[in-house]
Amino acid sequence: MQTISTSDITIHIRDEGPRDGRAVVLANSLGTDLRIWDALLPLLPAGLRIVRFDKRGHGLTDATPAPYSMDQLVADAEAVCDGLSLRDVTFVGLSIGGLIGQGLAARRPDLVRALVLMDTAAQIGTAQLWQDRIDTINRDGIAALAGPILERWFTPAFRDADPEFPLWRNMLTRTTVAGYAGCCAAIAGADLTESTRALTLPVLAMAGDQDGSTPPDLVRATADLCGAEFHVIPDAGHIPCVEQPAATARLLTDFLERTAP
Ligand SMILES: O=C(O)CCC(=O)CC(=O)O
Repeated sequence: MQTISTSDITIHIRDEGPRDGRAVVLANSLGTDLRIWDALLPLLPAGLRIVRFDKRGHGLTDATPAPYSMDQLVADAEAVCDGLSLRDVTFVGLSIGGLIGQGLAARRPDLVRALVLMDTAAQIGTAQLWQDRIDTINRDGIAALAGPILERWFTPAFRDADPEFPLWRNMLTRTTVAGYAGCCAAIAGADLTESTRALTLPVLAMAGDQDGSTPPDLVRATADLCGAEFHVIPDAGHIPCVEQPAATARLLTDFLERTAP
């Protein structure tokens, strides 16, 4: 197992591919861990150095008490990149992972050469929405919200027929309450509109056509903010790398080719 230690937590990472390969860092969404990228990785070009990590309170990474701030989550991602001495990173962020990517690109233009925003935005939801969610899971646990969350994550076809579906439910409900609530607080406090508008690096944005968490129009508005190209992925909800890995890989591969050093 691979780890990076910060001043307060041990972060679970997976660092694959040649050490001198082009660095691609993948940051996952709320209530998920680094396994969401499993189906995508074999479809990406050979020779990449691909680094994944479980964010604070998720997967095998330590959970500190809630609330967390977006600055804290960005600092964790920065610690992963600096701890591995990565440079010229293509940072791929899904949902809250995309907020982390926007924050890191603004803070460390020396580190991030290109950004992929997957089902994310410069601001997601309202403070009230996130506070309601925090209150519910603190009172009743994540399982109480699992039904509607999974309806936003995946299309009906996937939920009804895919044998993996119950495992994604397990991943969500086994997330620590501190980690889930902590990240809800970080999203609630994050309005990255101005810093994302100021980004000048190449940005690719995409969204599942049936994403119920960050719908295509919301993602498109953030793409427009920073001059990104934008694509809709058919037959996908909030997590296209799970539901449509081939379509996601095609967009990512094409972007990597066009932004090669
Ligand atoms: O997925 C995320 O990182 C946050 C967006 C969200 O609300 C996901 C969900 O619908 O639970």
